Amino acid sequence: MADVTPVFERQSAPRGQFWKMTRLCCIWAGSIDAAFFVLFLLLGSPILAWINIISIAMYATAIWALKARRNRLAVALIWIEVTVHAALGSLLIGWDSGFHYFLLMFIPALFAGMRTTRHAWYGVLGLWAFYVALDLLMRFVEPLQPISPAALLWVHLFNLSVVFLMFSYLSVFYVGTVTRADRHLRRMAATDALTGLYNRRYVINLLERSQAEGAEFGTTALLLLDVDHFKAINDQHGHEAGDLVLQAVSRAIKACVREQDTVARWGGEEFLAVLPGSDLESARTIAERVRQAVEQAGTGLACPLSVSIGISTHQAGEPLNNSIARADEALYRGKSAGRNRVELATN
Ligand SMILES: Nc1nc2c(ncn2[C@@H]2O[C@H](COP(=O)(O)OP(=O)(O)OP(=O)(O)O)[C@@H](O)[C@H]2O)c(=O)[nH]1
Repeated sequence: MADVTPVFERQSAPRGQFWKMTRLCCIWAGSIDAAFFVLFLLLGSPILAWINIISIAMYATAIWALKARRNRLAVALIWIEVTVHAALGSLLIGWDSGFHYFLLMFIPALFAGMRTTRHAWYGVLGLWAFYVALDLLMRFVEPLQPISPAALLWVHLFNLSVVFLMFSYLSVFYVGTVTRADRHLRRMAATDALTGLYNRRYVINLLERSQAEGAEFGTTALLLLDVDHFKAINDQHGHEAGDLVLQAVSRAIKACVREQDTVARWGGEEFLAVLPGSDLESARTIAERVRQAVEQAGTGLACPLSVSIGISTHQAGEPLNNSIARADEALYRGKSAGRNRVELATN
């Protein structure tokens, strides 16, 4: 049966970031292994030194696999490298080498990379079993190629520090990814995709919130704008041309209002401008400016463009629907009187 999951749920945006971060971790880990190669040669542990060369080759292959979008291969290589390296490092120079700390890096990676949380839990369980088994084993066997206690301490501190650094990097990365995704979602939830203006839900929330917090600016004027004969524009020039007209109108409105004003697409070919601190008369001046700007807006279409505008003021404590309804009533008075007009609410 076809997968009917919505596309946006199937393709989680942070997943691309996850692979980017995995690639960076491979570069880091490969570089650390190169440092270890030199270190273990100097410490007289050639087996461990050459293990690090194999590790570098595995990370290089994983980086190539990630670039070639062979993510499964990359993940398999990383898992094999880290688990085998942790086991061999512990067996050869002892548990105190701290190579096992690197296994812990898989815990966040499993939850971020697995398809489901259940799979991630299985992975964590397997990882825990491996970690505990290695820990128990190392209590009974002596290191096969011990190094001096001082060198062991340095290897331990080095591994511990690298794991601290990598966890910090991962945390910064995840917090950054979540913050960016959250900001993006908030923006999408508040804006209209076609015009880039705020949407109806946002402006209602804004008005209700400012009402609840107490009117900071005294009266607030509401301008309800409707593009005249928009259906005819769509019918004569096509829906895409209609969309361009809506964008041109939204630009014209934005250009005429102040920074503290909010402009939203109210729906279809209707817009709402919220002008805090404006009374009916000053709102009329701004509306008149908007009306003229729309008339002069270059749409490239051989047809006149105009808007009708109804204005009301929103009084503190008044239900929002009432002030919108009064602006709507004024707007339709303007439509009936011939369009391309600014009308004030009468009550
Ligand atoms: N291109 C485009 N058209 C839209 C969009 N949203 C609504 N419309 C169209 O806007 C038109 C609105 O038409 P009407 O409500 O009849 O209003 P009008 O033709 O502007 O007439 P008056 O308001 O009386 O001047 C409809 O044809 C809708 O299909 C949109 O996002 N893009």
